[in-house]
Amino acid sequence: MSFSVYRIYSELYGIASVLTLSAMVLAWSAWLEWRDKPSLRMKQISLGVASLAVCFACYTMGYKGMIYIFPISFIYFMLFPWLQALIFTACFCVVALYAGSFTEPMPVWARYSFAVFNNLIFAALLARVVAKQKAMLIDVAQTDELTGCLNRKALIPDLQQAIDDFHQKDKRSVILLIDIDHFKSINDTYGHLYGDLVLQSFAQHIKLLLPEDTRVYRYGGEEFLVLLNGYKINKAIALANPMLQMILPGDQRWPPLRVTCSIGIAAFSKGNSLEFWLKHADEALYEAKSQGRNRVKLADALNTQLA
Ligand SMILES: Nc1nc2c(ncn2[C@@H]2O[C@H](COP(=O)(O)OP(=O)(O)OP(=O)(O)O)[C@@H](O)[C@H]2O)c(=O)[nH]1
Repeated sequence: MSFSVYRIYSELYGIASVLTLSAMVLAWSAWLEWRDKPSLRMKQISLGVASLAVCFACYTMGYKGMIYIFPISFIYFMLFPWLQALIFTACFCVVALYAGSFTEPMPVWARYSFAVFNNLIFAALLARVVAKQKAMLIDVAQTDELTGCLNRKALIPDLQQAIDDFHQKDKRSVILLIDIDHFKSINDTYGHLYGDLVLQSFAQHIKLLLPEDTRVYRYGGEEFLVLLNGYKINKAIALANPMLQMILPGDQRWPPLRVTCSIGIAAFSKGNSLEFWLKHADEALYEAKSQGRNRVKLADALNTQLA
């Protein structure tokens, strides 16, 4: 905006209005990003307008226009994943520099081109490091330290995605809510450390029985949740049954132990909500516990019909 004001002051009204327009579109796009409502279309429009404005500025003002290539390049890296941003920015830089070549003498143009591509490499490297660190932070924030399963932070968006897939693509999903039986007495008898070992082994036991890409969450203390995307109830039951029992081999420190669990199963169905989906699975688990534990229970009559 400050450059637009400066151009108005310099009586370059054409450039000033193009810059003002692009600054406004960029500001709107940044606002959406800030509010966590990023819209791909909006990003494309805003950067498209801004890039065209800069190309026009390069064409009419030479190096004075080429200066704008730098901030726009950084905005590309802010708004898009680093590889996409690199491709977009490289294309944009080539066009803008080509536009500038009409106005600027060769030595000045070459110096600016060199600076622009240096800037591009630097921005790409920086964006890549940031993207890697962000992925690492997300991983740490969404993983349960003890069992290596995902935690609740990861669960809610995944369930929401499964619900969206149900509505948009008619893709059905099922959750298994799994609770280790009498875990308190394991803790009380053998100690907390052994309890931890049981939790770790049990998480491994579940994962080994599931297809590799299945997402397993630690839902609470000794409760686990499995999200089966694109599954029907009968297949979910077949996967759940072998989970009911695990034999933990002993070693010098601990005795061998038979660990059992109870499982509540609920499929997402029409008219349901995230809260009710979880509640249905919880009710089924409660029923499994109250009927004597070490069994699989379905959430309700509707789920049984779906089997
Ligand atoms: N070792 C260990 N224990 C935990 C952890 N988180 C929760 N717990 C324990 O898990 C136990 C859960 O006990 P309850 O909710 O009474 O359940 P339960 O004994 O398994 O009984 P049922 O579920 O009814 O079969 C409590 O004693 C908690 O202290 C943990 O991370 N490590």
